[in-house]
Parts: sequence; C-alpha cells; structure tokens
Amino acid sequence: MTEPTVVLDGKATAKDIRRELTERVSALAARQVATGLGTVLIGEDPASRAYVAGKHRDCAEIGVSSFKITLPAGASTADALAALDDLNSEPACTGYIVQLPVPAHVDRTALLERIDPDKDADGLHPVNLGRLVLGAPGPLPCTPRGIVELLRRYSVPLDGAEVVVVGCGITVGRPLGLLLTRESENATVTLCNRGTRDLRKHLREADIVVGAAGSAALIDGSDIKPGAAVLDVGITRTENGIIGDIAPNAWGIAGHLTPMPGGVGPMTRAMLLVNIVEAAERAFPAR
Ligand SMILES: Nc1nc2c(c(=O)[nH]1)N[C@@H](CN(C=O)c1ccc(C(=O)N[C@@H](CCC(=O)O)C(=O)O)cc1)CN2
Repeated sequence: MTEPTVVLDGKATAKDIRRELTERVSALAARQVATGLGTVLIGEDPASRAYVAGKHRDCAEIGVSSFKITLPAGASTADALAALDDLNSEPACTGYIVQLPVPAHVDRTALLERIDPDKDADGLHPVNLGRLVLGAPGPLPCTPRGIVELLRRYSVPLDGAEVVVVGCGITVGRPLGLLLTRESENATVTLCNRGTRDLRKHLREADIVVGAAGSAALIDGSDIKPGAAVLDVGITRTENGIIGDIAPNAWGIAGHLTPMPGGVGPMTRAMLLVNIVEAAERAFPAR
C-alpha cells in the first residue's frame, strides 16, 4: 500500500521562522542595532503589489521597520536608479529589494547591479551571487533558500538525491541549482527548460522535483516517481483561482508535496526576513 503524501507546509513553517526571528530582532534592538527593509515596486501589477504588501506586513510582525517606494509603470531606468541611490544612502534601511519583474523598458540588470551589496536583501547582486557560488556568507535568493530550508526542516535528504528543477529564471531555477549543489556536493542537480528533449524521462528518475516554470499543471502525477519530494513554485492565475506547475493528481504519488497556495510562497517571504536579520547580525556580531 502507498504511504499518504506528507504536506510540506510552508505557511506553518514560515510562521515558526517569524517567531524565531522576532526574538533575534529583539536581541538586536536590545544592542541598539536597528533593522529596516526597503522595497522598490515599479508599476501596478496586482500580484507584485500584493507580494510587497505582504513583505511589509511580515516586517511589522517581527519588529523590522520598512520603507516602501512605489514608482509609476512609466518610470525610467534612471528614475529607478535614483530611488535605489536613496535607499543605499538611507542609514535606517539596512536591506532592500527591487520587486521583480520590472517593466520591459527598465534595465533589470542595471538595477540589480546598483544595489549596495551589503543592503541586498534578495541576494541577487552579482557580488552576492558570487558569494553563493563560493559558499561565502551573504544573503541568499529567497525562493531557493526557502526550498532548501523546507527540505531541511522536513528531513528530506539531499545527499545522493537526483534533483530536477524545471525552469531556469534568475530568482528561482538558476540560483537554486547553485544552492543545492552548495548544500550537498552529493546531490545531482539537473536544470530543465523549454528545450529539454525528454522532460518526463528526467522527472521520472527524480527524488526531488521543483516546478518553477510558471506553466499550469505542467508536471503530471504520472511523471513523478512514487515517494519523490515535489515542490511547486510556479503560479498561474485563472478565473478559478491559482494553479501551480504540479497537477493535483500528484497527491498520493509524491512522498512530500507543497500545497499551492501555502507552500513555497510563504517560505520566500520568510527567507527575506532571514536575510535582513542575518545581515544585521553579521554587521554587528554579539560579543
Ligand atoms: N525581488 C524579488 N522579486 C520576486 C521574488 C523574489 O524573491 N524577489 N519572488 C517572486 C514573488 N514573491 C516575492 O517577491 C512571492 C511570490 C509568491 C508568494 C506567495 O506567498 N504566494 C502564495 C500564493 C498566493 C498568490 O500568489 O496569490 C503562496 O504560494 O501561498 C510570496 C512572494 C517574484 N518576484
């Protein structure tokens, strides 16, 4: 008989993490070390607005102050760079993010390169991506970090695992490949994309599957090896609600599975807070 699928409960885990962080923020405050998160949102995309609002709510909950910059959809790259310069020189802002995606006419790379690496709360500045490769201390991209943390807290082993990541974007797939191989030199990580010739063959051999393509129900239960751990990152909005990259028939086949919603998304938010708190602790270590 097959075992029931274990829910990788990102919502509950993120709540635990926020509780842990509240104590660390208080300990920092007791040493006069302040923490403050800035966000830069360009445009009116409703999902991005909601994510930014969630980040500010999280900050308020754990005692981190926050700064919100919203620019109109027509803002130029120069306008956005000026906003980043303001945050770079604002002492009360100890870390910040540029909410992605930015409008097509804005130069995303120029923005990420302008962030002060010591204030880069998303780990997407080239210096911090380099630290990720080197295994040096620094902020880590939030979704990859959230996935690794969820696997760790649910004791899903990486050592010896075949991991298949579907999707190669800059916030998830690419840095996740680097982080997984940094966490375990014994994990075999395969990044699949639109050009992958036989995606199903890769999926059926995987002990851990991450769906990060943003293609509704791309990965069917029949593609998954029974007992595999499956993490759903992709979000497609439909009239009937949101659909992940993993088809619902994966329940009962996967050994572990993230719900959608309530899986990887809340962990992404929690890891942003971890990056902010860790940066303050690194800058002002307790004696
Ligand atoms: N600068 C960044 N931009 C973006 C990132 C990022 O890490 N840094 N990731 C995503 C958006 N994102 C956070 O910014 C994010 C996505 C989803 C969720 C979330 O909690 N989702 C819910 C589903 C509800 C819904 O989306 O309507 C869930 O999974 O339960 C949080 C944060 C792209 N941009």
